[in-house]
Amino acid sequence: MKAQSIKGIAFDLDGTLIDSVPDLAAATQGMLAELALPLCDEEQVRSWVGNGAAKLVERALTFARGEAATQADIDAAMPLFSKHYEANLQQHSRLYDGVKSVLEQLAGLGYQLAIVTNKPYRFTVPLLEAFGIDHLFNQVLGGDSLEKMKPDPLPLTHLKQAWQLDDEQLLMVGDSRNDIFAAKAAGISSIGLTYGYNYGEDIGLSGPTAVCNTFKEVLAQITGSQIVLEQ
Ligand SMILES: O=C(O)COP(=O)(O)O
Ligand SMILES: [Mg+2]
Repeated sequence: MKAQSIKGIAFDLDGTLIDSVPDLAAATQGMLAELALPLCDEEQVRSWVGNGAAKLVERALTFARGEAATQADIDAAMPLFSKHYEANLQQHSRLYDGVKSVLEQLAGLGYQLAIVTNKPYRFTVPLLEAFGIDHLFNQVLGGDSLEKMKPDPLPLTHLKQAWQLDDEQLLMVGDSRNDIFAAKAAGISSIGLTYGYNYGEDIGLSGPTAVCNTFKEVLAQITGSQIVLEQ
């Protein structure tokens, strides 16, 4: 990764900036309870997050029913999940250590920052606002903002175009193989974080450009000590 050339950084949300599983699990349980289905636990939800809310709902229904959820099941359950999640987006969720200060420092250094999440847009913006970090991002792309979500490269190629950046000028930072595969397919570098949700898999196996164990290490990776931003 050529730290000197980076001008824009795309951040994943769930498992990268925010530990959101406790509220996602509560909403999933609320949905299952209303459907009079067996409840799941938080650990299961942790392994189901990563491909957007509809996929989470599908995985929960498949578990609870003991057979593959149909599209009709998913369509019926989605409004229940959304109702519960929207009512409690940040009851138990928290920013990971160092997130706010590192983002503020990166923004202060002149990097363009974006959110590229698979979480639906309507949940994403209120969550960023609730944690007081919404103003730090020039772009927010939810899982339903474009035709395809990560691991498809579309959100990242869209960003490159919107910001007029070359491949080596955009970096993806995320906790999931979806983030790393999207970055690779978009031809850009990536940092994989070890503390988030990755289906119980080691993020290093997806082949990120660099691996960090804490969010503060991301700042060091990007800025180094001698890096001066090109104007
Ligand atoms: O909503 C999800 O499934 C995951 O969202 P993320 O892309 O921010 O990790
Ligand atoms: Mg994530």
